[in-house]
Amino acid sequence: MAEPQIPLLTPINLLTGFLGSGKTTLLARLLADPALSDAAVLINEFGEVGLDHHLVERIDDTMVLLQSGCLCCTVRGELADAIKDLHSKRERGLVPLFRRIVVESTGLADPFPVLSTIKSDPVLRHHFRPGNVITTIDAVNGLRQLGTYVESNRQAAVADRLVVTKADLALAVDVSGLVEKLRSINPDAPLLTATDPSFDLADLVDEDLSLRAAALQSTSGFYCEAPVQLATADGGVHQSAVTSFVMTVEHAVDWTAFGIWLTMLLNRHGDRVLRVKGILNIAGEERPVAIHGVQHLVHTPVHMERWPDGDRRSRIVFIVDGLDVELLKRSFTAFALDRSPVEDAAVPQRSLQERQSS
Ligand SMILES: Nc1nc2c(ncn2[C@@H]2O[C@H](COP(=O)(O)OP(=O)(O)OP(=O)(O)O)[C@@H](O)[C@H]2O)c(=O)[nH]1
Repeated sequence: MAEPQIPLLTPINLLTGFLGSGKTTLLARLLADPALSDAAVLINEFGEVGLDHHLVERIDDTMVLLQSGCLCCTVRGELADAIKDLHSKRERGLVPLFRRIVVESTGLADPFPVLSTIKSDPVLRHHFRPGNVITTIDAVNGLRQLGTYVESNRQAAVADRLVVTKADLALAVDVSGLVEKLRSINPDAPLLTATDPSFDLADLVDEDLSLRAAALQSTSGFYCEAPVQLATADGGVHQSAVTSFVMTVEHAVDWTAFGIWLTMLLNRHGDRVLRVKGILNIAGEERPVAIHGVQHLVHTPVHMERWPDGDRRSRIVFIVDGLDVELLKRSFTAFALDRSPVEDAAVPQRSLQERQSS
């Protein structure tokens, strides 16, 4: 069999989309596809503690977590350095051979500066080329996010592939409304539905955009070769009231109490809780449980295969818009979510599934 070749110019695909819209889920699907798994992945998260690289559950040297901060503002240099480092390691055979790169941006990233970083660095230009910008849009929350957050609009506008997620959780009429809005922002990018049985992952990545860019420029004039005009200021400021924090719990968490607390929080303040996600050490459970909430929507918790490392503490990341963080922390403590010590994990209890269904 022929030796796998390194492409002359390795495509860098950007996976973007608003908070909780399904980027990591799509990335995990991509990496599970044997035809696409030869990708190096760079993940950037908005928050003090990165969890996505754990949630993808792949660990090797081609999975790079970029420092906390946002790709479009504070860690652009780090992105370029990380890609160069991967390139150099690939040349020396120090990492598995990868034939494409996928960069997962934070849900608040403005994609223009990221694209500009890739295009303007002379070393990167020599070995890499832009692949696709893939933008996920959540069918439950997307329409409202497009109406409220400029980042969400830019992510949709610059997409080469628009991927509507969570159509399975939304009413058909809401999906149609979202599609109509997306078409008004970005009329010609192929629009795919993640839950559609005919959804073809191979169609998402690697297209040579020089062809597409030329076509777009001549037709719509929108494709932005001077993204700096639209860039967010380097200070890393997005919406002024959007803030992120992490709560770490030293002891095993009582699932029922946590569930009640989270449901009440999102019922009451879902408009302002843009994202909550975490890895929980649940009393009575061996394996960690990943939880996800996006505004008023709580997703089904998922048992992870194993703890990603020796750290067994629960870590919950919140991204909120205009919510009193101290109040939120106090209410968390008031629910006494961290009272049962880790040793309780050995005490037989009803399984999480049993507790969820009761
Ligand atoms: N039912 C359903 N759930 C989905 C779909 N796509 C994603 N989810 C769920 O949505 C939640 C958030 O998904 P993620 O993939 O973590 O979203 P993300 O965009 O990576 O989130 P951030 O990186 O925090 O912005 C998880 O619970 C996923 O399982 C979908 O098409 N259908």
